[in-house]
Amino acid sequence: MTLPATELSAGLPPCDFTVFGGTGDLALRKLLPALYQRELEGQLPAGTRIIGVSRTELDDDGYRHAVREALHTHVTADELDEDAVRRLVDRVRHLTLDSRDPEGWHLLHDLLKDRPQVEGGEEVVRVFYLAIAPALFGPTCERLGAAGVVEDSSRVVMEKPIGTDLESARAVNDAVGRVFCEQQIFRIDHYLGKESVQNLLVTRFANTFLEPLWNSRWVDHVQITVSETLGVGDRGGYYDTSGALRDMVQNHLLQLLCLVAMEPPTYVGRETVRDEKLKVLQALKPMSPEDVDRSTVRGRYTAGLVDGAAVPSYTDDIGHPGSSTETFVAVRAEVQNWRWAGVPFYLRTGKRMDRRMSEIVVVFKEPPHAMFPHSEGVTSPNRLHIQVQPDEGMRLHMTAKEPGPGGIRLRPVSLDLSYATTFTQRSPDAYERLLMDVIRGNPTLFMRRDEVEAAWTWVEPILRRWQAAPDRPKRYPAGTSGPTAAATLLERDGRHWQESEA
Ligand SMILES: NC(=O)C1=CN([C@@H]2O[C@H](COP(=O)(O)OP(=O)(O)OC[C@H]3O[C@@H](n4cnc5c(N)ncnc54)[C@H](OP(=O)(O)O)[C@@H]3O)[C@@H](O)[C@H]2O)C=CC1
Ligand SMILES: O=C1O[C@H](COP(=O)(O)O)[C@@H](O)[C@H](O)[C@H]1O
Repeated sequence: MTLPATELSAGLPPCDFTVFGGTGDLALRKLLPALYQRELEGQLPAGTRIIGVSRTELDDDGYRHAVREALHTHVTADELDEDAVRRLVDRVRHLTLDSRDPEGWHLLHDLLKDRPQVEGGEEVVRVFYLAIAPALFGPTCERLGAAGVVEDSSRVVMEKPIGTDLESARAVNDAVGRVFCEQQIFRIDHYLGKESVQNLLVTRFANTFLEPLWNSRWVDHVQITVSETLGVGDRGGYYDTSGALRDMVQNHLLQLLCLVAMEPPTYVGRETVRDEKLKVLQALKPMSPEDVDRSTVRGRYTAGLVDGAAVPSYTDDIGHPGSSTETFVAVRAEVQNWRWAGVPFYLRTGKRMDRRMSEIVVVFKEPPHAMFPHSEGVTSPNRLHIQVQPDEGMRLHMTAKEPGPGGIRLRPVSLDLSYATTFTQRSPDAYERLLMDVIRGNPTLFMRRDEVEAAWTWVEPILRRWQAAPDRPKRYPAGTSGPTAAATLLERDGRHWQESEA
């Protein structure tokens, strides 16, 4: 059977997309809906197949049924097109296989080998997506290698967490690296796939007005907040061994920090951006135990009200009263280089907070000279708010004169860019962009091994100190902006968190 190529997917190779953990939450809630959206827009290359792998005894029809259900649950009604659902479901297969079991891999070998020919006889790229527990990454890759299914053009995609500290991250990277070379490995940080995060690079480097100001001469400090209203959901088992530092700071928040702080690469290419991000991670000031005590806050939510609904405490949520895991972190970081010397980067993230909001705020210095000493009204330093989610956009806060015939009355005003009102296109989910990049073979928005390990190198002294220090996480009621100690962290420096209007 020969399959026709569609116009939008022209130039892209057909893929065999094997999803280990194909019946799991990530696959059914995120990956398949993302592939569906690309199907809807005709971007999935002709001949592409999606092979879900799990231990569950399921035939192709059973899995197709599960995928169809997942699409009806996770795709909004106005984006659900039954024709596109059918086209995607037709691509789907299921294979019952245990990653730990050396038996049965010939079934995957045969499935990948015996496939319909694609028009033009193009090579089919094999993508192996590891949507399974990290402990299975190494064994799965080993079995893939032994089964002889890894070709030079094959790719492997790994989800975070990659390790729980530097040593275990190295072990995972070594195990995967024994079968795939670094160019074949795509480590997902889904924050890098968010539209607003990619736009950060464009804002900084496709405009000229910011760059002269983007340094310690004009920037007072930077704040990066990722606050969630959600708790740990069904992932309590994983989360309780992880905590907010490993779950969010080691990856998403440090990646955001890198994009704010990095130098302009010569061009945006597969290694150039990652080279610059690595330099930022390597320039992060290492923390001594005293620095950890002074510059970090860890918190944990107690029972409270989120979006008007009563929610239990973290320990009740996970049913583990003795837990010492943190659900909130605030950190004062410093980037020790020419551009950022002396500029604090304050990071905070937490679960069950007062609102869902991810934002970067660049706070500029006060004007060097007060020109309007007798003016009335309020002034505040210029600030650039980059709203990552929800309501993606940017807001530049400045000071203006309020119209009037009298004296000069100053007032804070803002220049606003809202994605929703400026662009007609929908913002794709991060996974849509990242999965297409895997198919295109473009690793720019994926984490390289050295980045992951440099991030762990910076995080590890914090983990070690927290493990050694006797004090438990500070309490904060669910539905608030975190423990008061997080506010104190900035107040000590004469600053405060910039809370955007909800
Ligand atoms: N869910 C999310 O939003 C996110 C998840 N992640 C990461 O993605 C990975 C998967 O998470 P999630 O989908 O939530 O987990 P789930 O527990 O929902 O799913 C796990 C999947 O792996 C399969 N599986 C388990 N053991 C084996 C095995 N030995 N051999 C083959 N398949 C196996 C399960 O099927 P079966 O039991 O039938 O074998 C199931 O399909 C984890 O590493 C997680 O940390 C990362 C970011 C977000
Ligand atoms: O990686 C993770 O991210 C989510 C938050 O992602 P977002 O895109 O909804 O902001 C977080 O809930 C989860 O704990 C973490 O593992």
